[in-house]
Amino acid sequence: MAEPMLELTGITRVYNKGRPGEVSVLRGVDLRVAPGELVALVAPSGAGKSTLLHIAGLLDRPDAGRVCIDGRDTGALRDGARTRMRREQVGFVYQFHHLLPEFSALENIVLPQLANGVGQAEAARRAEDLLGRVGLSARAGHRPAALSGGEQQRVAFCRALANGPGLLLADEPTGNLDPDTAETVFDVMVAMARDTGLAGLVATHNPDLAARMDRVLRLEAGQLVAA
Ligand SMILES: Nc1ncnc2c1ncn2[C@@H]1O[C@H](COP(=O)(O)OP(=O)(O)OP(=O)(O)O)[C@@H](O)[C@H]1O
Repeated sequence: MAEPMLELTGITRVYNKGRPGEVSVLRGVDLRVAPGELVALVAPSGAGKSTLLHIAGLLDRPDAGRVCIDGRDTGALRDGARTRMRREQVGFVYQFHHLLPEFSALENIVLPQLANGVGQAEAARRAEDLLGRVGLSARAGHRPAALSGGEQQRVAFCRALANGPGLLLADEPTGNLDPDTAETVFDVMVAMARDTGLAGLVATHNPDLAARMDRVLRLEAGQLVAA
């Protein structure tokens, strides 16, 4: 396998450790995702998908184990470097789009780039390019409330890809959409990921959509097994 974009080794996570309600959610998760590889993550509700995605995306820390992104061991990074790595290398998409309601589709894709030091003109060019690739050029000036659910999620993908990350993490990205729209949005996501050589870890309850990924893994009793 090529040098993995994401490598998790022996990840464990316990909530409420040593207190009442202690729950051991991840019990030694190992995973390697290569650049350009898309992995589906399936699991029943409460199995720990969000916990795993948050740890992989540097939003949470494991109790034990190692998270490497693009060959770098993130455990050794100070907070500032960790935040920078997350902003530059990780794109997140959630079940609900979390777009900023008072900004247009275009502005929602521009803002994370400005936060990363990209100039306004360059950020707008990139946002327009991304919107074109998901078929939403004509909607660039619309606020989220004026977009359909599927359009909102396509904008959310563009925002996730705005800073050219190497890793896409998606938590039920089409879970809130009707089946036909979910399929269309999923196809757009897969095409964009393939285009850009992204590594992707995508949690989904939908077996048909999971089957479009290169591999399907199941989170079971705190460990990943082939589905
Ligand atoms: N901050 C927390 N404190 C205590 N327990 C937590 C915390 N976050 C999550 N849990 C528990 O850990 C388990 C895994 O939660 P997680 O959100 O990762 O599951 P999930 O597979 O993403 O579920 P869903 O599909 O319902 O979102 C659940 O039993 C949950 O109640």
